[in-house]
Amino acid sequence: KLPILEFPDERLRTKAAAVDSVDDEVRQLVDDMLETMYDASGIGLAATQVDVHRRVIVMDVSDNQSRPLVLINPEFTPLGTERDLMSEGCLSIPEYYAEVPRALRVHLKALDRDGKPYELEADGLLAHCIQHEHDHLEGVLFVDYLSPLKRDRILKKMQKRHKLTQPA
Ligand SMILES: O=C(O)C[C@@H](Cc1ccccc1)[C@H](O)SCc1ccccc1
Ligand SMILES: [Zn+2]
Repeated sequence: KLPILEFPDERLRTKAAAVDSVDDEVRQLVDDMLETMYDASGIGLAATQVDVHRRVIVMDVSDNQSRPLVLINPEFTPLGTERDLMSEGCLSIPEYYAEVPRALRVHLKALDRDGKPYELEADGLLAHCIQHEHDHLEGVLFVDYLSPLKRDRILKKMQKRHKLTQPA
């Protein structure tokens, strides 16, 4: 299992670099990320969140952790202009949820764990997850879409939380 960085850790703001070749080291990272995501009951995890700054995302939106998806060097384009509000959480910002507007449907292009290119069209939760995780690779967190007031409130609470977990 890999440790998950928590907001406001500055490393979460790092822009991830493209993967040159999908080799065994990348596949090991993917396996470690899937184990970490399932253990944290997440439905998505970006390499940025485990302090690895490469363009690797894993996700599984199935209801029984049976459909892992691997997105290496992902690119997506919104389909249509319809937006959809959804309450989002983040494994890097535990216990906070906020409504974030996202494109309703997206077209995704990525490489799979064997480095093979694939494409898919997604809507609903999968579309939200793709956009949420892609943001992580750009150093963007869902709190960035909130008003400064709301973001500050979360920041204050997270800083207090970290004080409790750090030695006095
Ligand atoms: O990237 C993460 O931190 C995991 C996110 C992924 C996600 C956020 C919002 C919308 C879709 C996916 C989640 O916190 S994983 C926890 C979770 C589980 C089910 C539904 C929403 C959030
Ligand atoms: Zn997240």
